[in-house]
Order: sequence, then C-alpha cells, then structure tokens
Amino acid sequence: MKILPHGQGLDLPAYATDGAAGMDVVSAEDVTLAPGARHAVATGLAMAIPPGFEIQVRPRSGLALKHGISVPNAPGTIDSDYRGELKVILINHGAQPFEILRGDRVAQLVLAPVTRAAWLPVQELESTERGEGGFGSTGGVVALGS
Ligand SMILES: O=c1ccn([C@H]2C[C@H](O)[C@@H](COP(=O)(O)OP(=O)(O)OP(=O)(O)O)O2)c(=O)[nH]1
Ligand SMILES: [Mg+2]
Repeated sequence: MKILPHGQGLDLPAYATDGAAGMDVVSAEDVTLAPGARHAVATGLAMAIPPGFEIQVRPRSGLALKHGISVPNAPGTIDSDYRGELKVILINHGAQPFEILRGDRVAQLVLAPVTRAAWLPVQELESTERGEGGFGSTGGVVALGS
C-alpha cells in the first residue's frame, strides 16, 4: 500500500507479531491529554488504501485498561479515497493527565474489506421472528428494584 511518511524518523505502522490483526501506529507529536480531553493526534502519514478496502482505527487495550485512553469514534473509518493526514482521535477517560510523546504507539490500524450496498425501495418487507422488536425486546436486562 502506498504511504507518504511525512513523520520523518518515525516507524511506519507495523504488526507487533506475526498474528497481529492491527498495525500499531505512532504519534508524530508530543501532546498531553487532560482528563476528559479529546485530541486528533497527528501521525504524519498519508496513504492510498486500495479501492474496496478501508482502514479501521482502533484503541489499544493496554492504554484503555491502564490509563482510560480510548478512540471516541472507534472504529475510526479511513476511506480509500482519503489522501489527507491520518489522525488518531483519542479521549482521556482517566483521572490523570496522559502524556503522549512523538513515537509512542497510540492506536492500531486494521485493514478491512468494504462491502457496499445498493438500495431497493419496496412497499413491504418480509416478516421475521423478531419483527419490529429491538432494544432489549428478547429480555435479559433486569432493572434494579423490579
Ligand atoms: O479517526 C479518524 C477518522 C477519520 N479520519 C479521516 C479519514 C477519513 O476518510 C476522513 C473522514 O472520516 P469520517 O467519514 O469518519 O468523518 P466525517 O465526520 O463523516 O467527515 P467527512 O464529511 O469528511 O466524511 O477523515 C481520520 O484521519 N481519522
Ligand atoms: Mg464521512
């Protein structure tokens, strides 16, 4: 896949192990996230994803568990026709400020196939066992005090 590595001296996104689903992507900037703050972290990378694919930006579980750092739009969607800088939106759900240094691995990128839909407007839809039930209609959630 073609990539413009603007972030000089930084590692390209890379799989940490042979079986890794995601490539760890590093920050191109130093930034501190205050508790509750969001930031679009620069990566310095622009890429040409092949048509028919997307890249999903997913959080790293270690950062989430240890520091409350997540990706609020997870999975972030990188379109195949996007040529701008890939940014990783992070949010600090933790109680402490979180310091990110240039070169730190902040998220992971998963390449995934895209299936596109074409709509067929109709007058009615086939009936199903579920019908219009949703949002807990099959049970399993017991309210406290009920
Ligand atoms: O975590 C993300 C999400 C998106 N993008 C870039 C690539 C993506 O192709 C583009 C648009 O993303 P999205 O469709 O999620 O955002 P939008 O709010 O719908 O903006 P747009 O109107 O530009 O589509 O922004 C990122 O760099 N990081
Ligand atoms: Mg969009």
